[in-house]
Amino acid sequence: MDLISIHDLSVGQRLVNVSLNLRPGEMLGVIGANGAGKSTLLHCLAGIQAYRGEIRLADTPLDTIPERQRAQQLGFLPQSSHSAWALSVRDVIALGRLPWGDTDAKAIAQAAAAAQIEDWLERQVDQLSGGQQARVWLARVLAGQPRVLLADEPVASLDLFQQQNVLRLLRRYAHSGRGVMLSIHDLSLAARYCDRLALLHEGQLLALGAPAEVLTGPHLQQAFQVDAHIDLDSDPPIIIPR
Ligand SMILES: Nc1ncnc2c1ncn2[C@@H]1O[C@H](COP(=O)(O)OP(=O)(O)OP(=O)(O)O)[C@@H](O)[C@H]1O
Repeated sequence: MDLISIHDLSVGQRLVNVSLNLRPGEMLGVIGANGAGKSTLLHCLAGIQAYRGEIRLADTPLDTIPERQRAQQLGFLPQSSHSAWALSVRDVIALGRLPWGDTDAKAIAQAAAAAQIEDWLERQVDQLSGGQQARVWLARVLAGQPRVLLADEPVASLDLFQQQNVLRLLRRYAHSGRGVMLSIHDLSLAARYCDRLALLHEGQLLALGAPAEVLTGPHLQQAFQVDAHIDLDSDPPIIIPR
């Protein structure tokens, strides 16, 4: 059974009749041009955007699941997160336990280790760099140990080394029997780390499938208006505009 199944999802003209699924153990990349609808899709799943159509978590309609239970099952990492308070890194990670109503020290320690931020636990989050903070907010979501992790451009502010670390971490998380759905602009990284890709274009699903099925010249031409050099057989895969 799919972890998430989406049927005819619409949000005005921002998303139009989108149907797709997330399988257990899968890392699904959502790609598309600026304004294509990637964040809107993730916001619907995260419960912060009203929609028409149906979203099911396993076999239960999402809008019938009590909020707290939904927060236990679906963890959401927004595109950018800020703290208005001078919280410690440990406090921010502990926020990930709110849906469970505990401060499970083991879950917090595991999340900090996975995001490689154990050394900063007592530091103030607002005194970290943007990319460092991004990993703290990722650890917050990991601490909740959700069945489905939703991440909106989780590597956008990261350096090359951390992009790889975070994508490997998310893939391990997905492959442990949970699921990850993330939006991502770097198509080479998407091809390398995602099991399947969903390509959105002007709010519609243009293609869904393995990277080789989705990252074709005609699809990229239509979605991004670029003629791309695509070599998915090279290691790592190469996708660059000509
Ligand atoms: N709160 C909102 N109210 C109305 N329209 C919105 C709102 N947020 C976004 N939009 C519009 O919805 C469309 C899809 O936006 P969305 O943020 O989902 O795109 P995206 O694919 O995530 O883009 P990007 O790659 O730039 O982050 C855009 O045309 C945008 O202008």
